[in-house]
Amino acid sequence: MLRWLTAGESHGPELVAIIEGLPAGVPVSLSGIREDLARRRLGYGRGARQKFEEDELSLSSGVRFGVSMGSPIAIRIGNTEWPRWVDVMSAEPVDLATLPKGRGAPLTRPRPGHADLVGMQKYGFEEARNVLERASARETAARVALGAVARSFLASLDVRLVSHTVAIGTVRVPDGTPLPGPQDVARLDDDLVRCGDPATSERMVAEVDAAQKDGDTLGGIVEVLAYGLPPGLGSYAHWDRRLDSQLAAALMGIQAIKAVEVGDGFATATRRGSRAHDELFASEDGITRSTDRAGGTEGGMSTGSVLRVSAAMKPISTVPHALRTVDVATGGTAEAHHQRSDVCAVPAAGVVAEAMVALVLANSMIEKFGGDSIEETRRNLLGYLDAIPANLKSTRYSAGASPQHGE
Ligand SMILES: Cc1cc2nc3c(=O)[nH]c(=O)nc-3n(C[C@H](O)[C@H](O)[C@H](O)COP(=O)(O)O)c2cc1C
Ligand SMILES: C=C(O[C@@H]1CC(C(=O)O)=C[C@@H](OP(=O)(O)O)[C@H]1O)C(=O)O
Repeated sequence: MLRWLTAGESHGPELVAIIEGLPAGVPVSLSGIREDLARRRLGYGRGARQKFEEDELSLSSGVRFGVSMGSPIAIRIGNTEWPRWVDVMSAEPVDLATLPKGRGAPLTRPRPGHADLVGMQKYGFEEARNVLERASARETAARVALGAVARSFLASLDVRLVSHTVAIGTVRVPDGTPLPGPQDVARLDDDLVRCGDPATSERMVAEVDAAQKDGDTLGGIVEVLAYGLPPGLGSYAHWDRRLDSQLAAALMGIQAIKAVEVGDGFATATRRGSRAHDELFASEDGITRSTDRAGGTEGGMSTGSVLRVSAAMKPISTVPHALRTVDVATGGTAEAHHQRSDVCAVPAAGVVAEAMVALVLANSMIEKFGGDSIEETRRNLLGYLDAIPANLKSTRYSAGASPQHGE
């Protein structure tokens, strides 16, 4: 079993992430993790903080000479903003009267769409600082660092992940657009909004510009694909062992994600059965599916086809054209706190979603194939694939094969 945890506040000294249960021999490098952290910071529409904040990265355990040792891996990401927050976020008691006026002022005007008000009610805080520090999506940097480790493990087993932006606001990639494959990752990362279709990307950028001009914010949809999975990850035997339920929970666990689809998801519900499923055919390479409507899972298990999941993000909650709220210090109507924020963080959310999918898939691989070293895990995987009787074998999508959406 792969276990992982993150800790850290948005304006605290650092984020900390630990992952336990990874076999020995998996390549893990600071530069690899750093690259993923940089991908998360990018994306048209992100706010000022991403421009000046650097992710100060260190690996403090579990890795030697560029490979995992089988022991827990601990990653630290320093917040370069920390020097400005030393007093406001001090772990030691401070004299509140000495805190700086702006950053140190009590946040008594909870922001709609954020955890602020309910967090204050639930934990008994009189202002929102303690809530927003941990509810902030700054924490997703730690998840992306862990996801980079999980992705390297998956790559050692020939599984490759791709994430991309499918929609920003009302601008959406047209139906029938081919799915991006692993060969498209660099091109997607180079695109301003991580969208594979240049014409749609341009319209998305214009949509962000228009929202910013109006003092407004946007959400959208991201999709994650996994190529090279074996059939049989997850299980139909119990609800919490289903791969699709684990993926849904992992994606819903990202700040601001409000819906998850597996394969054609909601569209499937509108189709007749004859147009909703993926028919099976015999081919020279084994049993193959005519379409990929199900998104690579049947009965809560991976089918061996391309895994395809998407997540819908709500618009950024801190709207510059401030939303109405109540000042809990006075009981009067007020405008919600707003200092700075992203206009749209959908491209970054795609990178976070990819990390969460990587962590779920890595856990499923370890559950099924075990292994204390990556060689042992790989041997077990190949042995399992080899042992599937010839009449049951199905094609396994390799990196490079790139099917289209279902219909
Ligand atoms: C990558 C990423 C960046 C985000 N940046 C911001 C931001 O700058 N400002 C903001 O108000 N919300 C931002 N959010 C969203 C908030 O964290 C989120 O709306 C809030 O936690 C409440 O959402 P929830 O109800 O789903 O938890 C971001 C989310 C993600 C995934
Ligand atoms: C710091 C990050 O995102 C932050 C997520 C966030 C929120 O409310 O979720 C609000 C903003 O924080 P601040 O108010 O300090 O500018 C974003 O910058 C990050 O992604 O690294």
